[in-house]
Amino acid sequence: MLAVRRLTRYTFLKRTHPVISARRAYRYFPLSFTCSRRPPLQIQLRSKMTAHINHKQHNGDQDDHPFRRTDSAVSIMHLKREPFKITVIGSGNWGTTIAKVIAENTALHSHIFNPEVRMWVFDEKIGDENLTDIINTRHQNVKYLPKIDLPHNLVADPDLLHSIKGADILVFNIPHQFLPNIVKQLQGHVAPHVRAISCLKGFELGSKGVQLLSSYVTDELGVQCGALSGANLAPEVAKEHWSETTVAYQLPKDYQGEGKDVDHKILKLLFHRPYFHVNVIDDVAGISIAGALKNVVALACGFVEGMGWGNNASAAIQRLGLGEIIKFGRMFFPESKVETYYQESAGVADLITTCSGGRNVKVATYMAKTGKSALEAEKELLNGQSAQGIITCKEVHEWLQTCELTQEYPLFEAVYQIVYNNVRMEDLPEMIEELDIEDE
Ligand SMILES: NC(=O)C1=CN([C@@H]2O[C@H](COP(=O)(O)OP(=O)(O)OC[C@H]3O[C@@H](n4cnc5c(N)ncnc54)[C@H](O)[C@@H]3O)[C@@H](O)[C@H]2O)C=CC1
Ligand SMILES: O=C(CO)COP(=O)(O)O
Repeated sequence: MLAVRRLTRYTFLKRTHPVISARRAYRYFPLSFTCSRRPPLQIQLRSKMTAHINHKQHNGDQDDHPFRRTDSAVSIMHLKREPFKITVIGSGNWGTTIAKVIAENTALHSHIFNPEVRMWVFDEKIGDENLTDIINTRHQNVKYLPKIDLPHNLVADPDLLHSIKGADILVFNIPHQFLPNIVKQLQGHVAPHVRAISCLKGFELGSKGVQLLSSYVTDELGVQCGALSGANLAPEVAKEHWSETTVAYQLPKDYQGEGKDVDHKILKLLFHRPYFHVNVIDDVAGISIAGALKNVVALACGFVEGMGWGNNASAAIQRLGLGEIIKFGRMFFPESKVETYYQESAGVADLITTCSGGRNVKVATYMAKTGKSALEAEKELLNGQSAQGIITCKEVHEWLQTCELTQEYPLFEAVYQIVYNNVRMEDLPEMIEELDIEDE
């Protein structure tokens, strides 16, 4: 019976989306949408589309996506508590973009979320104005996300503790080197019922060894924390160019139940947009490892680009990099799933997009062309933004050195040696060569 329902859905979607796959068709609509007591699927879809077109004509809506996956989930969602209040901690390139995504959704689903979204800003002067004031009056983050209009229900707040007051969901989104200091300031101010999502890419290296940033947040603040990671160059998402992402979250032991607590449905409603398709899974470790380590691989691709070695060399680096990412996950985070790396946006798709056009690749290309250091290149190119691979390759090196395993990860190690020890980029192919000839 289930198979028949899926087939019907697929057949219908095939007419409107000629290139859709059966797997995609199934993912487009949750099963609850086709409950047998409801009218037949095609009638539901037609009336939904008519309602949508009427809504568009009435409201002059510019959005021309006929299918809103979230709408079907919203219609069956009854909250048994006050709407969730959201704070985004961070207002950089990705921080502001994700805050925009969230504020669009909280405005749309005001019976689930408090429409006002707070965004903590590490304040700074732009000319003689505070960035916070500019965001709140002109509704643009002129430094970190210029020329993008932000929703008016997104409120910038320079006071960290004030910004999280009353928040039920904290979305962390800052360069990961600043996380320990932020978490320290938050300690003692976050109630245990609060839930969190980390959009950061990197690791925390401390007394517990190499740690996921979500686990670090949980350990330091005592709140359940998931992650969001995907093939998501912020400027493209901010312009509402279609992309996908992965959210991973595990229900905590004190989960309060559906309609009362954060779960996969709530997270989908919070992050999913017609231009930003969300898949929610459990594998927090898998998506976090992939997100952190692809930045190291992207530096190597930048060296290749800067040296003018071409696409074949870049593909070789990405192949080797993916292998080391998976090996790192299996070795140090055995709870992560190998399929996450190739099935999810957070896996190989993020590797490809970052190695094509991310900030890490730009910084490394510039290093190769100018001979400047990574930090000089970051400063000159990024206007205050961060290329996280520079710090991550050091964290990875230090951890592997502690474990006496640097030789098992030749690409990660080569990147570290080039960035920190002035090893020549020309030596990269030799450093990563897989020798299978044994010396006599
Ligand atoms: N930008 C992108 O395309 C994407 C970024 N990410 C990840 O998201 C995280 C955040 O990245 P972005 O928002 O792009 O940041 P960013 O690279 O734009 O960094 C600038 C931000 O850092 C803040 N900052 C500077 N000094 C600070 C301090 N001492 N304490 C706290 N904040 C300080 C600035 O005020 C600004 O908000 C990173 O881990 C990144 O890897 C993930 C996906 C896409
Ligand atoms: O994580 C990213 C894309 O998903 C952004 O990568 P960069 O930081 O290299 O721009």
